Amino acid sequence: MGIKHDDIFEQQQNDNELELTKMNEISPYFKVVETESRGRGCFATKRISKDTLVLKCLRPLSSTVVKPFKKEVCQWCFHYDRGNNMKFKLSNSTKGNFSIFFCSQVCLDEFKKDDYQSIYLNNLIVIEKFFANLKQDNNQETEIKLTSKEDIDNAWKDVEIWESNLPLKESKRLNHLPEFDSDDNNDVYVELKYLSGILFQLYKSQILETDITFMNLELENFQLLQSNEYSKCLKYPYLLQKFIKIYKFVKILFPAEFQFLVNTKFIRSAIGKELGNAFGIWSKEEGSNEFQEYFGYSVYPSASFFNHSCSPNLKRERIGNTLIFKTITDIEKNQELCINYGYNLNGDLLKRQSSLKEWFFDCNCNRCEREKFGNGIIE
Ligand SMILES: C[S@@+](CC[C@H](N)C(=O)[O-])C[C@H]1O[C@@H](n2cnc3c(N)ncnc32)[C@H](O)[C@@H]1O
Repeated sequence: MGIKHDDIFEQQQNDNELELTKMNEISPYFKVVETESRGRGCFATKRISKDTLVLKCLRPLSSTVVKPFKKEVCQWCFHYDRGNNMKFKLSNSTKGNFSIFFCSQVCLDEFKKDDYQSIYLNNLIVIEKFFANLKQDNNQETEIKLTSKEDIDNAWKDVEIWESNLPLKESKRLNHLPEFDSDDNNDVYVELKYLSGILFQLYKSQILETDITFMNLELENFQLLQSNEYSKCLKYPYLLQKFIKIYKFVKILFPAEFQFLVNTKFIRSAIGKELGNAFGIWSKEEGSNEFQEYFGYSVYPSASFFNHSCSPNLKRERIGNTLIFKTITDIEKNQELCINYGYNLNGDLLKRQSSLKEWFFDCNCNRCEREKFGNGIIE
């Protein structure tokens, strides 16, 4: 006997309630609520005074450092020491002379404590080794045109066919890897390290009885994040080719332990979630006048329900690998808590809106709405 429509409806309602419960375990200061025009947002559950810490994310679910800084930025806490190489490292003797770098024994030990059976370290080293000597870009890649979501889905269907034809023998599977070149040292390399962290945490949560409640909550919130895969690929079609390469790499070279989690649906959504929700790791913090260098990005799902505002009432601060969010004004009950996604807020409406296009939305924060009406852009 099939499932009745009412049962499905009830199931959906239970799922929605569960989702809301999870999202509302994030902080006692706000609840996550669906808005009319900007998806979900965080709304104050009570009056909050200026300088209150409303959210502390102890550490990212996953993070990734760009290749040029792989020795100069601590893999655990993102410490940077004016371009000096980090002094502590972890290597894998069976995989040649490749290492992951840390600023201190404390950070190295924290990494090791988290790394069940060195699975994560070994996978990161596989990535390092693979990307150590890529040949020069031969610019042979054909430009693809994507006009609809269906084009993207069809490309992924081809990947599923590729996957179903993969030989079982490991050595033979290697022949099915796509070509990578030095151009992939940037986006493909960082994305693979990010995926490695996500898959590792998921794997660990499924095989170990873990008492790290905050990580489990982060994983549950990760499932609820919005994906920007379609909008990003439609704007930059070449990215789809990169994502497919990434998938094939994960399928063939990531450890056997992760493979029960690896399918096109999951990897597409993990990549898509990073595209709209990751926080950049910068050498200096927001608002600093010093030159900022970009080290990579990290994902803190519980901090991903804050919408952007061009007159934010929250400030984000990174302390090592911990992110904290503090109010910068007094906030009334039911007011939305918003951050600046990292743009210069001094520009006029059009300038601000065009820089926010990278995030694939037209900003409708209170300030923009006011200025749109004021400028007569909206009748
Ligand atoms: C990090 S998520 C924030 C949470 C998101 N609203 C959700 O439901 O998952 C970023 C996305 O939220 C939406 N968003 C955030 N700030 C916005 C704003 N000021 N105006 C319109 N949409 C906004 C955009 O879709 C953006 O890609």
